Amino acid sequence: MLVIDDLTVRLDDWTGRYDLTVPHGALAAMVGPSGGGKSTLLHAIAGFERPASGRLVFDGIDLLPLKPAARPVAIVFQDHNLLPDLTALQNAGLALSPSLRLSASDRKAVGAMLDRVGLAGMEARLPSELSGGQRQRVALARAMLTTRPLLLLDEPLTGLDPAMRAGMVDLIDALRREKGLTVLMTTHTPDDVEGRADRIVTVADGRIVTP
Ligand SMILES: Nc1ncnc2c1ncn2[C@@H]1O[C@H](COP(=O)(O)OP(=O)(O)OP(=O)(O)O)[C@@H](O)[C@H]1O
Repeated sequence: MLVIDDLTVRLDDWTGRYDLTVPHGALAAMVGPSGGGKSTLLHAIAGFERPASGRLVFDGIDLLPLKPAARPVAIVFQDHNLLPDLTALQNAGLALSPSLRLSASDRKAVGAMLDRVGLAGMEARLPSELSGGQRQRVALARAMLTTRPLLLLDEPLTGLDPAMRAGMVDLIDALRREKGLTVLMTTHTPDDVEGRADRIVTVADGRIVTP
């Protein structure tokens, strides 16, 4: 279970104060107006924003004292964060070896994950040779290879056409069930997760507005 209890994040003159619980293994989605505070919450959970106060606990572990790398959290950023000079295989492989010294079994694992996200045969392509949806899948593959149990996805559906959005939701849902992940994602298109997400909450003015 992810427990966010009165978690207060200050960015200059903007303040977010969040309360949310997500059961273990659930898929939760945040919707709401641009600038409402969705990404800021994901960044705080991942450890890239330091909250001023409050509680942040995942499966009994207090996350606040932990550095980002020590948290049981994988995050896919809005801009995918792919390195332009690395191939799909290398970008995904960064999850296993930041220095890209991939063993034969590492390469096999990365290749298998790229297959899993529908990128078989595209291992050698650079990000510039992939579509937006394919780049999103490389970033998702990298997050999945870290095998961290809490997966945060910032706008994984943005820039995709309706069929690709449905495919991405299917993929996220399948990986979540297979690996027992707890997933918290943001989206501008709540219809895409309706019926799939266990919980959809609205974030506005730095607050979670539970429907
Ligand atoms: N570094 C910063 N310094 C000051 N204010 C910031 C900073 N980063 C974000 N903000 C403000 O914090 C608020 C929340 O931004 P956030 O990116 O979390 O919103 P969001 O709901 O994810 O928006 P979007 O849907 O457009 O991605 C916004 O009003 C934004 O202007």
